[in-house]
Amino acid sequence: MAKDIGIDLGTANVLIYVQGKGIVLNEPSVVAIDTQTNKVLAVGSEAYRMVGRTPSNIRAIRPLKNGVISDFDVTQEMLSYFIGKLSVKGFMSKPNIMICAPTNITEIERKAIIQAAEQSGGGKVYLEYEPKVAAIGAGLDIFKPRGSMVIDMGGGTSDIAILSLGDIVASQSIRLAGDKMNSDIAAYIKDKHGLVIGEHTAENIKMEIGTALQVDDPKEMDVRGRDVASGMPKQITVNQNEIEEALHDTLDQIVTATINVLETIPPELASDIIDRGIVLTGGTSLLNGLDQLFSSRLKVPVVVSQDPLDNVAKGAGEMLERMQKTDSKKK
Ligand SMILES: Nc1ncnc2c1ncn2[C@@H]1O[C@H](COP(=O)(O)OP(=O)(O)OP(=O)(O)O)[C@@H](O)[C@H]1O
Repeated sequence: MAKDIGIDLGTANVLIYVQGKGIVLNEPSVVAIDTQTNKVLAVGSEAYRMVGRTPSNIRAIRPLKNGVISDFDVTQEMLSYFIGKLSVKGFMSKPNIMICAPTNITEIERKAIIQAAEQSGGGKVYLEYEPKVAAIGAGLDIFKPRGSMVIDMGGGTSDIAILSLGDIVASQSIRLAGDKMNSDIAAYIKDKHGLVIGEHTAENIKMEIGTALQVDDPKEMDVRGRDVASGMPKQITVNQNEIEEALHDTLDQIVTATINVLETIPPELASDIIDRGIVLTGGTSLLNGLDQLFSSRLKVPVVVSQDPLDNVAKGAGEMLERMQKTDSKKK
């Protein structure tokens, strides 16, 4: 029997939630392609290990950029591979799919995502906006007549949304999130230390010593790369406060976008947000000190959800279950 699945088709990771099983797949959104034959060589974790280490005839690409599909054919191949992997495990054939997208996608992008899921072996395909689904996955009851606020920060996009009565009342999606932070770190290290580092190294630095606030006793980390001047391998040491400096402008822009959204809402909803606070979800919400940065700038309570990387996939599964219950009540 076909089971329903929720898919978080993210810029950085694809997560699949199966009813009754929980999250059954969690892999990077990367595909390795042979540039001579155009054949897909590896998908997901296996392809991710190739990023920055490929010979000239292999290209490891991310088919989604900034939260939207930049390469439709490769996205479809990636989705088919992941859905196929579940069928092999005996989970399902032709499942109904709830797939999630940022709030600012165009109608063409919306159709492209639905089409990719249908052609990848889906039954009925539904598309829902990420912050709504993330809020449900984070355990917020968005269906009551009161305001809830969520900021979903992933790899490509930060989605800021205020929800009430099951819908988005105000939102903004900006293409600034974890990926931009990785490039900020790489640019900073090149400028300040004359060292060229790869995408993986920048991401490791962010995860190990990344911080949204200056700290009194900064941790240090050794970083290896290529010396800009000599072209030779070189090792340097960076500390936490340097990474805060690298991330400062991007974080400031995300906070400013949040303030702009708050400024558009009616006073009753604003009062609900003061009472109930803001929930941060998505992988980037795990950045050290980010909740404190938001609460000090916005003067409202801010918490990071539980398992922020899983919220969208889990919320998508829960939404499908909710829709089925409503459908069976109608019958
Ligand atoms: N501990 C951590 N500290 C800082 N950033 C982290 C941490 N863990 C994961 N991230 C970042 O979270 C991002 C991935 O988050 P997530 O899986 O929620 O995004 P996504 O859903 O794939 O992206 P999008 O929603 O933009 O399509 C990556 O940029 C990753 O570097």
